[in-house]
Amino acid sequence: MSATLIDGKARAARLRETVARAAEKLKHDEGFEPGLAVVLVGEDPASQVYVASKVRLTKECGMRSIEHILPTDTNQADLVALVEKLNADPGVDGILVQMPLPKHIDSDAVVLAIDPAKDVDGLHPVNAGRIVLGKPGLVPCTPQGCVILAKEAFADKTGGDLSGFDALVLGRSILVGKPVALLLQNENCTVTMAHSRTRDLEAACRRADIVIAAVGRPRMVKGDWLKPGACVIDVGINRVPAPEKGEGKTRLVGDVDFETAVEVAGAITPVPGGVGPMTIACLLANTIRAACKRRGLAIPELG
Ligand SMILES: NC(=O)C1=CN([C@@H]2O[C@H](COP(=O)(O)OP(=O)(O)OC[C@H]3O[C@@H](n4cnc5c(N)ncnc54)[C@H](OP(=O)(O)O)[C@@H]3O)[C@@H](O)[C@H]2O)C=CC1
Ligand SMILES: Nc1nc(=O)c2c([nH]1)NC[C@@H]1CN(c3ccc(C(=O)N[C@@H](CCC(=O)O)C(=O)O)cc3)C=[N+]21
Repeated sequence: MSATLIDGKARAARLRETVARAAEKLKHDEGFEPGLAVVLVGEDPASQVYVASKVRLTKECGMRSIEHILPTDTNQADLVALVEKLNADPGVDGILVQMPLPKHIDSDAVVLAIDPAKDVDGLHPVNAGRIVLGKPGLVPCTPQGCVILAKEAFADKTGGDLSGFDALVLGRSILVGKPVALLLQNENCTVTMAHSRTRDLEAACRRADIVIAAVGRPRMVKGDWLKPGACVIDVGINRVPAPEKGEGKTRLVGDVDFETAVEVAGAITPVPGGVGPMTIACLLANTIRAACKRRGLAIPELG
C-alpha cells in the first residue's frame, strides 16, 4: 500500500489566497496595507533563500514587505534598537528576526525585545505562554502548519477532527517540538514527546496515529517504525549530498525515510513541498491577525 501524499504546497497556496483576500479587504475597508518586517543578520545562504521567499510571497499577497539586511558583525544593542524602532512604527504589523543569529548575539534577548503583538513568529514568552494556557495569541508558524496538514490528512475520515488520536512528537525544540505538542493537546490528541534521551523511540513511534518528526536528522524515521496507516508530518529540512545529480550537488530530505515510510503510512508530507511552504503561509496569516488585533478589528477566519 502506498500512502496518500499531503500536498503542503497546494494547501499553502490555498491559505495564501485567503490571506490575499483579507489583505485586499483591509485595504478597501480600512485603508491600510498590513506590513511585515523581516530582519536578517549575516549571510547564511539558507536564511537568504527563506527571507527572499518570505519577501516575495508577502508582496504577492498584497502586503507591504520591509526588509532589514544587517552585516554579520552587527552588535546586539544595534539589533535590539532596530527591533524597538519596528515596535514603534505604526506601519509595521509583524516582525520576524530570522534565526539562527550569529553566535555573539543572545537570541533570547532579541526575541524578548519584540512587541508580543507584532511577534508573528510566535516565539515571545508571552505568546508561548498563551499556547500553554490554551488562550488565543500568535501561534508559531511551523507548528501551526503541521496541525493544518494533519487535519487535512483526516479531512475525509473525521472532518479534520484530531480528538483522541495518539500523537508522537519527535523533537522538543522551542521553535517546533514543544509548541506543536501543545497545539496537538489543544486539539485533544494524546501526546507523547520524544527526544534524544527517549529509551525506545521505535516502540513509541509504532503506537502513534500521528507522527511529527522534527529532529534535524536526515531520514531517521524508518517505515518499519510506523503504525500502518499512520499520518506522518515531516518537518525536517536537511540538505544532503546528491552525487547522482552531479558533483557537489545537494538535495533536500526530511527527517523521515520517505521511500520506506510511504509504504506503511496512510498519509505523509513530502520534503520539499510539505511543511516548508506552510510555514511561510502561516507567517503571512499571522501578519493579518496581528494587523487586525492591534487595530481592534475582528480577526478574519483564514483557511
Ligand atoms: N519546515 C520548516 O518550516 C522548518 C523546518 N525545520 C527543520 O526541522 C528540524 C528540527 O528543527 P529544530 O526543532 O529547530 O531542531 P533542534 O536541533 O532545535 O531540535 C532537535 C530536537 O530533536 C531531538 N533529537 C536530536 N537527535 C535525536 C535523536 N537521535 N533521537 C531523538 N531525538 C533527537 C533533540 O533532542 P534533545 O532536546 O534531547 O537534544 C531536539 O529536541 C530541522 O531539520 C530543521 O531544519 C525547522 C524549522 C522550520
Ligand atoms: N525566525 C525564524 N522563523 C522561522 O520560521 C524560521 C527561522 N527563523 N529560521 C529557519 C527556519 C526554517 N524555515 C523554513 C521556512 C520555509 C521553508 C520552505 O519553504 N521550504 C521549501 C523548500 C525550500 C528550498 O528549496 O530550499 C519546501 O520545503 O518545500 C523551509 C524552512 C523557517 N524557519
